[in-house]
Amino acid sequence: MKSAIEVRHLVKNFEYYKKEIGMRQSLKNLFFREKLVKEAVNNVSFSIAEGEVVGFLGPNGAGKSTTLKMLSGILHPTSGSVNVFGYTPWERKKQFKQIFSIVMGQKSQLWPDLPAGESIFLNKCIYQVPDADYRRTLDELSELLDVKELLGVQVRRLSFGERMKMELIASLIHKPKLMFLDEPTIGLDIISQRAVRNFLKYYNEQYRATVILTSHYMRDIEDLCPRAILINSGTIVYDGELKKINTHQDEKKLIKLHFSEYTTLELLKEFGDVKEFDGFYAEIEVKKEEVRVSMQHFLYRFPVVDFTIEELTIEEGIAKLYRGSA
Ligand SMILES: Nc1ncnc2c1ncn2[C@@H]1O[C@H](COP(=O)(O)OP(=O)(O)OP(=O)(O)O)[C@@H](O)[C@H]1O
Repeated sequence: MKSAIEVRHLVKNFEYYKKEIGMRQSLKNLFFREKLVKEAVNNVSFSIAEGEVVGFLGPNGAGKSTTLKMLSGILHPTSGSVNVFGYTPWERKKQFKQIFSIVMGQKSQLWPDLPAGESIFLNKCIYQVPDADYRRTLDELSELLDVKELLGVQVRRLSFGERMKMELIASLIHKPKLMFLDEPTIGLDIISQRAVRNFLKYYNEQYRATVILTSHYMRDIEDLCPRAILINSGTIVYDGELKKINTHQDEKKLIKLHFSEYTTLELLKEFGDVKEFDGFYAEIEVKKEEVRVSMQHFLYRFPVVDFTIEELTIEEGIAKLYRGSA
């Protein structure tokens, strides 16, 4: 498969000055300022093939935005190399800008006082999209997202979901082959979230677009991304199939128990890692090979009225990786 993105030993350090709070300290800062260095991205390497949809995940402050900013040429790295479809992003060549787009759920690129159609037309001009292509793409995308009738409405009058759909059209009017999506469904209701996800799936399949998606919504990731790259404290802690995230860790299962009488936590603790407990209900993580024996103990020693034994969720697997690498 043709490679779209090659990242090798990427490092980004931010230098900043420590600022003390208070009048005295502020005066002191005028004469002496302590320089600090934040290692936001630390020796990150990965490759992404053309047409792949990859979830780029990590807790707050992990280094996701900093990495995406280097991949899109907004930031210059401290060291390391990035190759995106043959370009070095921070050289900011005109042709490079034509091949990608960024969609940020938290930031709008549309003019609030103008109809969305005007901002989309502005992008057509910036990217020099030929008239016929522009009309075809605008028709296709606005019909798919069901917002054709709203192109003439002032952006500030649109609902959050409608605005997000317009953001997508504006970002895709030049048919980029690479998309950086940063929390594209944040704040949307479940119907709009689903519409955005279905649309992104369509765009990826129809145009073989390469997509890097960051989202704190697991549903986005599970629906769209066969592969996940997890970053924590600037370092990659997992790169592989999303579904296999749990098989790389301790093989564990989750036992859910309902009791007919109030039960104490202390008694349960000796059988495994108690994840949730309220006296009448408990969730306990148990090693796979110990599930049979543990279940026998639970049934024999506790007033169990119902139980289920489940695989750990992908979300739990991800949380474990974060905790393990913190
Ligand atoms: N300009 C800057 N100067 C100093 N530190 C910075 C700067 N930009 C980012 N950082 C720090 O680098 C680290 C990584 O930040 P980054 O924004 O990449 O995280 P993130 O994974 O995108 O987090 P979130 O999910 O909260 O958006 C953080 O600790 C952040 O405070």
